Amino acid sequence: MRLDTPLPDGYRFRPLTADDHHDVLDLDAWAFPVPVETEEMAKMPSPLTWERAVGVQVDGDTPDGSPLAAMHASYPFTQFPVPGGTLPTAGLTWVGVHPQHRRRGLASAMIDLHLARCRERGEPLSALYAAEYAIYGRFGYGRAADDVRVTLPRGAALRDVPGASEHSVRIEHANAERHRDLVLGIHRAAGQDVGGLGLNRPGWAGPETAELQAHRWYDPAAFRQGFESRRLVVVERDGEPRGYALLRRKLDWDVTGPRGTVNVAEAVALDTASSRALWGVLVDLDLMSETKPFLVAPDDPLLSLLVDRRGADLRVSDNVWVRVVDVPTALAGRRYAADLDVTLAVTDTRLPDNEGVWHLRAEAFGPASCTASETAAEDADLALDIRELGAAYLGGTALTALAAAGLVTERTTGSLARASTAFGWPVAPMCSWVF
Ligand SMILES: CC(=O)SCCNC(=O)CCNC(=O)[C@H](O)C(C)(C)COP(=O)(O)OP(=O)(O)OC[C@H]1O[C@@H](n2cnc3c(N)ncnc32)[C@H](O)[C@@H]1OP(=O)(O)O
Repeated sequence: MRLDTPLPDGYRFRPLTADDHHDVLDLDAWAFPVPVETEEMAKMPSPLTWERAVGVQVDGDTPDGSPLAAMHASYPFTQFPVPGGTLPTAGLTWVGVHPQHRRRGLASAMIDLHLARCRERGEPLSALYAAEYAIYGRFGYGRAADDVRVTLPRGAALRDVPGASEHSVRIEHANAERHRDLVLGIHRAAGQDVGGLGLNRPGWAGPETAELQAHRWYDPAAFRQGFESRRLVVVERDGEPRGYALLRRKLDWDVTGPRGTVNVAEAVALDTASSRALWGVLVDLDLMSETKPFLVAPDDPLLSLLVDRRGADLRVSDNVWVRVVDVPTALAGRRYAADLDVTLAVTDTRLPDNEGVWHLRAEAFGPASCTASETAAEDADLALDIRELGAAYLGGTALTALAAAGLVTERTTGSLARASTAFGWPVAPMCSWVF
């Protein structure tokens, strides 16, 4: 493992292993305060892929004996969905710096190491969820997807959909042995062929590793914040599961009666009828007054099924961020929504191999190629930084919108509109779970 990226004096990188579990949790709790003791946290199976976890060790003694100043890790998404395909992608995660050691450049050094290791491993992309919006742009990550957060009142009216009433419903305790394959199967199928269009949903990563799976199904009371254990709703048609939701309820009593809340961690359905059947159950659970799905795709059928969308208190939030680590491999590795022949002048202060002019050619929904171009940077059709390339990469952020904000420059008239159309994708990108 290469650990040769420079760090400020007094710190050094070191590999982390499962033996560091306790120290890692202690550091993580410094970075992300939680009301749960480390001993309790340690019972939870770690989601980390240890050979991709790196610590920053403090030289010498530390006041409370905590040896780690910082850490980061990544998940190996071997099949991260990009428009029209998949690419190996490093899901950057668990980036944390002890408050005692913050703002000394430790995170910057960790990200430089992470990007160098992505290139070494042949991962042309890195993706992440940002804890705070302002952190990752400087490292070349762009906001590549949005999701919406809604609060659905009890009994929210939903438009009728033919076939919805032909579904039967199962409501059960969520159980890894019984339900893991069902959940994985529907999740995968829903991302690969969205609404029968024959197109995938970019960003729709699956929990690919055994560690992520084990972590996902662990459900200790200490982490439930007063909610019940995890439950599963399955809608079936002709005996076949067509959608599921993972949820928890919490019952509070007001002077005027029950005021329960349903938190839906994930709701996935294979078509509009099964989606209607599923949401019909989720908005009408007894004693509950509101239903809160966590992450909803901006084009999820739910938003068009709602008769009164304003009543759902809709908010937009950033979902996954993408960092293009290897420009030619990443650009040739996705499909485009229109024919394209364009030169892009790309700047990248952290990964100089990405800098230069790239010639991108693609057939609509067909193969693409990307090669280094002899064109001078000032003569390229479009100029943009690697951060904007990451923002546009999954098809969820229009190049025209970035140009309107002064972040993309058009040098050849018409190239912006053409490239913006081609970089778009008919299905909104989104990831359904936070990694
Ligand atoms: C993918 C994920 O894992 S997301 C999780 C990120 N982690 C957290 O939010 C946990 C709490 N926060 C932390 O652990 C740390 O403050 C971190 C990781 C966000 C930053 O670590 P640091 O070592 O302090 O960052 P570092 O010193 O390298 O700062 C680099 C630059 O980013 C800026 N920066 C760092 N954190 C933030 C922030 N939260 N908001 C805005 N700017 C920030 C710094 O000001 C600095 O700017 P400069 O280059 O203009 O001087």
